[in-house]
Amino acid sequence: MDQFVIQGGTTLAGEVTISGAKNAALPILFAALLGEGKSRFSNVPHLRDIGTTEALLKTLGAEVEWDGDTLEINGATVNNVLAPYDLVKQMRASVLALGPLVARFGNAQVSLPGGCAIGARPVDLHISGLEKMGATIKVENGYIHATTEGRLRGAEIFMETVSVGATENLLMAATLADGKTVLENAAREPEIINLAQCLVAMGAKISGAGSSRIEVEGVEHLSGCEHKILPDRIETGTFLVAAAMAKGEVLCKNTDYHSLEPVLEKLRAANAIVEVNDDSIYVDMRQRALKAVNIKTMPHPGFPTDMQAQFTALNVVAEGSATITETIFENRFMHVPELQRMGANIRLEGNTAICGDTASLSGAQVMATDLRASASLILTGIVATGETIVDRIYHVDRGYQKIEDKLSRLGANIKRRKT
Ligand SMILES: CC(=O)N[C@H]1[C@@H](OP(=O)(O)OP(=O)(O)OC[C@H]2O[C@@H](n3ccc(=O)[nH]c3=O)[C@H](O)[C@@H]2O)O[C@H](CO)[C@@H](O)[C@@H]1O
Ligand SMILES: C=C(OP(=O)(O)O)C(=O)O
Repeated sequence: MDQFVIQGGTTLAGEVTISGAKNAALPILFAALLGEGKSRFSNVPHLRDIGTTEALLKTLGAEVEWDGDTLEINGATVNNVLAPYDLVKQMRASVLALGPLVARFGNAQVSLPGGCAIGARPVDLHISGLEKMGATIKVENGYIHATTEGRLRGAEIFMETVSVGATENLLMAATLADGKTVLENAAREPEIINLAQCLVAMGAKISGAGSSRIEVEGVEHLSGCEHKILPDRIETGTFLVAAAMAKGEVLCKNTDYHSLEPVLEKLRAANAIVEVNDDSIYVDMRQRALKAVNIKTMPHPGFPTDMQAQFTALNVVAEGSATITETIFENRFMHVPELQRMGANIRLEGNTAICGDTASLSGAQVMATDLRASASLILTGIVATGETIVDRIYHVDRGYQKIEDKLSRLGANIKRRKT
């Protein structure tokens, strides 16, 4: 298992190129299962989760070919509808195969993804939405078995919780349903808009993506398409926070500030200079006092839960006290005990972390428990004194493309070590 070894106390300065978004690429690669031809996706990040998706698509019969950051997927060769546990357990987003498979083939068997470190993460909304569209669903032996006689039927679906994954699964399924589907209380994330743009390029009829009401007029067939994955707003936010914590200055290139407004607002409140351009964001924290900021996670356009751990780390380094309240996942504070091991003054009360002034941070051996928790430990290691060792960095590799190379180029002293 690989580790990161970080010698702390460096600042960060320079430019970093942001990769394509994991959370847009995953649903979009599964959308290729809907098309009866070849789809070409550009700006695809090189990540462990993308490798897992590639393996799953190949298991389902799709031909998959890389050319740099472009991935070509042939939906015409798909001939299997079973997504096995061995692959699904590695990545929860595998459940996004369910909607496309049942919509196109009338049959899908997808392993239940199970819980993960940040929470139970049920898929009841995915299942009940497909049932409203006429699918018969049985959950047996750890698998979701979905079947339908003929095509799925358009339906009015109200999702009682705002769910990114359920919105994506049902949106994909609705594109091939017979008639009109309305998704109410839909998630409004930029990644949903990017998915809808891809589906429209395949021939789908969709309006309202990015709002809480999405309408889909089903069509009989979808083709392949050409589509670009949008930049990763969470990777961008992670580098901006890293620069602020290290009192440096960093330009994030190939990104989009529109999707990051709630994060940029909090960075400004933390006293950072933030400048935005068409496709870049610059943060400058040199000779400035970093101030702790209150955060409450919410569905988009609120503050993203995927930036919560990084801002917890920022508050540890900042002056003053502030609270971080997590409202999306019930167990997303696994980084807190690890940060405490480095000297962080944080107290947990229910779903709130209370961050006080921290006297000093010293390097320690810490354990990554999930993707964003790992990022917060790396960022803290960069500003702590001495050596930090971050264990179980396979979590980081799920969602950050070569984070150690990108941080090293900015001046961090971080190395990957095989153990
Ligand atoms: C691959 C991907 O895009 N992952 C993102 C996606 O995860 P994911 O799509 O899994 O997250 P959801 O938006 O579905 O989860 C939001 C909340 O809804 C609950 N829920 C969800 C589905 C369901 O059927 N029933 C139910 O109760 C979840 O337990 C959670 O409490 O959105 C999350 C919330 O922004 C992000 O943190 C993840 O990075
Ligand atoms: C929680 C995350 O991802 P996933 O839904 O893939 O676990 C994340 O990207 O922070």
